[in-house]
Amino acid sequence: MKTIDERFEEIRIVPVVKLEKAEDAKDLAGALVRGGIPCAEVTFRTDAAAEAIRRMSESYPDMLVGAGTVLKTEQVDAAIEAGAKFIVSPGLNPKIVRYCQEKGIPVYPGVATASEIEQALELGLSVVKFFPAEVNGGVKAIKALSAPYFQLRFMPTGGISQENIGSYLSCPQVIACGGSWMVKESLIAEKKYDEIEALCKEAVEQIR
Ligand SMILES: O=C(O)C(=O)C[C@H](O)[C@H](O)COP(=O)(O)O
Repeated sequence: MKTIDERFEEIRIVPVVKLEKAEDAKDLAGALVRGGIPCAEVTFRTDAAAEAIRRMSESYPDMLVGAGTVLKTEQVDAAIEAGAKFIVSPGLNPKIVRYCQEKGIPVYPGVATASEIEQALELGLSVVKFFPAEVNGGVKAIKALSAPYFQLRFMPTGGISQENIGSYLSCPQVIACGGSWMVKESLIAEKKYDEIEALCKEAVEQIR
């Protein structure tokens, strides 16, 4: 079986989703799958997150569904219970990282500095999120940080778009990019699933 890292390397784009209503989860997952991006990071920024993870995973068992904006251990528990396959957080909280490691679920905490990277290495991580990517120097920063920390790989997120994703993915240190441009809240609220599917297809075409 493939590891979660290997699945990210294959899919290369991680839609970062904020869902107000768990009822929208199945249709959204369908649009992502049809659009060629069978993956979602469902953020714990709404109360619907765990139920949305459950519905996506049940409707599309082959989809790679995980939890984002995970700030508390209770959210790790809720995410695992709902079927999440990975955990993402905006920053590096050693307590959350260790808890995920104990539970055996892959975790991708956000880092933006050399010191945070050293903490991540200390915790035994080999892939981290780089967040917020664009305002922290984007591709240039990843290249600079990769010089001393050549063993580490990144999942940049924050400010990534159809326009700049190509340059991020051309870095050998980048396994996948996270982004919300194809799953904007307004598109979900207006149930524009065809448009979401089309945006996914455009993104897939762009990185091919
Ligand atoms: O809080 C987290 O765990 C996150 O995952 C934050 C998100 O990655 C970004 O908010 C997405 O950034 P945009 O693509 O620029 O909208």
